[in-house]
Amino acid sequence: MTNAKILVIDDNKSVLSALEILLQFEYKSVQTLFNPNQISSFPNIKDIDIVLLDMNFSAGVNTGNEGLFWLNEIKKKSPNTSVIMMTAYGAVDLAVKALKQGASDFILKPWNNERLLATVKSAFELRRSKQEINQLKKKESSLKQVINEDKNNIIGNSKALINVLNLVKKVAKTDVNVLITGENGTGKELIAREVHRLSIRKDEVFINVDMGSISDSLFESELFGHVKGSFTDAKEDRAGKFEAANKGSLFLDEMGNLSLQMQAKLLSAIQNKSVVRVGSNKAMSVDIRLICATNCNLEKMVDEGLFREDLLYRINTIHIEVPPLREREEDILVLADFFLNKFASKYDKPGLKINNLAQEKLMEYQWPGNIRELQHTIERAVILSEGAILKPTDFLLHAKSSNSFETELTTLNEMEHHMITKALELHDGNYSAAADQLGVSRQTLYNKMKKLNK
Ligand SMILES: Nc1ncnc2c1ncn2[C@@H]1O[C@H](COP(=O)(O)OP(=O)(O)OP(=O)(O)O)[C@@H](O)[C@H]1O
Repeated sequence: MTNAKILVIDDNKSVLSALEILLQFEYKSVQTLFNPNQISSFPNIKDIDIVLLDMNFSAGVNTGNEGLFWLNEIKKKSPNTSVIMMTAYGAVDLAVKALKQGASDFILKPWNNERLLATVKSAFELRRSKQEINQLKKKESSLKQVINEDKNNIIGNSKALINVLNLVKKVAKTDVNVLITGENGTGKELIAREVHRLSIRKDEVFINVDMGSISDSLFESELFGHVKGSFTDAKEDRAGKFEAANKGSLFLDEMGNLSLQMQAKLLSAIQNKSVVRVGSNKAMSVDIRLICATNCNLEKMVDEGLFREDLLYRINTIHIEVPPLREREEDILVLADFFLNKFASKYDKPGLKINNLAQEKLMEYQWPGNIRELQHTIERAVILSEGAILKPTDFLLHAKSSNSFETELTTLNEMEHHMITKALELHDGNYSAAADQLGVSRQTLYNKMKKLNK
C-alpha cells in the first residue's frame, strides 16, 4: 500500500464511489468531494499528493472551463499537489490547455482501471521526485552559503593585495578563464573563491581539484567521470568534476604538475566545452568557468617543452599574480592579529597579545611559506603559549631566508661567507654593526673574514 493522499472531486456520486473503491486498494488515504466549492474550505489541501479533478461540474455545460478554474484554485493553494484532469468529453485541445495550466495528466471517462492506476502512480512518483529535488535544492543552497561565508575572509590592506582584489573585481563578472599564479601559501585558492563569489555564477558550485594529487591513470575518470563497468573499480556510474561543476566554477589547482598526456585531454575538454565519461561514447556539454592556479612558471615550462602552449593560451585569458607575503609587509601584522584571534578563540586562550619584539621578529622574517606558514606559526605559538603575552621565543621560525641562493648553499663556510657579506651590505660596511647583528664580537668577525679570505 502506497503512503499517499488522494482526493477525488466529481459531481457524479457513482464516479466518486467507484474511484474510491478502486484507489483504496493501492493508496492509504482516499477522500472524495461532491462539490468543488468545498475546495476552499478543505482542510490541509497542501498535504494532498494527487487530486483527480472532473472538468465539468454544472449540468449541461461541458466547456471544461469549470475544471480549469478549479485546477487554478488548487494550484494557488498547493502548487506542489499533482492534479489529474478527468473528462467524458475528451478533446486534445482541452487536455493541452489543462497541462499548460499545471495539470500533471489527463484521463478520459469511461476509464480503464489499469490505465487510471498507472496514471495516478506516475503522477505520484513525479510529485515525490519534485519534493526530493526541492529538498536537495534547499540543502545545496545552504551548503553553498556556508562555503562562501567560510572561505572569503581575505585579510590585508597592502597596496599589492588591494591591486589584486581590484583586478579580481574587474574580471570576476566577465566569465573569462583566469590563471592565478604565486608562491605556495600566498592565497591563490582564496583568490579563486573570490573570483567565483563575485561572478554571475556565485549561486552555483565552486569545485576544487588538486591536479597534483591525481594520478595519470585516474585523471580521466576523476575529471570526466565514468560509466559502470568501464574498469575494475567502476562499480557504478559517476560524474566527473567537470560535470559536477556545470553552471559553476571549476578550480584546477597545481596546474604545473600535469603530464603532457593529461594536458592534451584537458585541452580537448576545454576546447569542446564537453566531456565523455570513461567507457561511454556520448559527449556531454558542460558550462563552466575555469579558474586555474599554479606556483610554476608556465611560460618557462612552455619554452622547455613541459607545458602545451595552446593549453596555456586557453587558461590564461586573464592572469592574476598573487605577491608573496614578503612583498606586502603591511599585511604581516594584520594577518598575525587575525590568526591570533582565530586560534585564541579556537584553543580557548582569550586576551593573547604579541609583544613588540615578537612583532619585529615576524616583520623581519621572509616567510618562504607565505600566509600558510604565518598561520601555522601563530597557531603553534598559541597552543604552546603559557602567558598572555607572546614573546619572540614563542615563534619558531626557520632560517631567515627564502631566496634560492641561500637554500642552495651547501657548506658551513659558504653559509658564513654569505651571512657576513649580507650583514656588511646591510650596515654599509660598518664592522661593529655587522658583528652585532651576527651575534659575534668584532674580533671574531675579523678572524672569520680572514679565514674566508674576504
Ligand atoms: N589574505 C588572506 N587572509 C586570510 N587568510 C589567508 C589569506 N591568504 C591566504 N590565507 C590562508 O592561508 C592558507 C593558504 O592559502 P591558499 O590555500 O589559498 O594558498 P595557495 O596559494 O592556494 O597555496 P598552494 O599553492 O599551496 O595551494 C589558507 O588557510 C588561507 O585561508
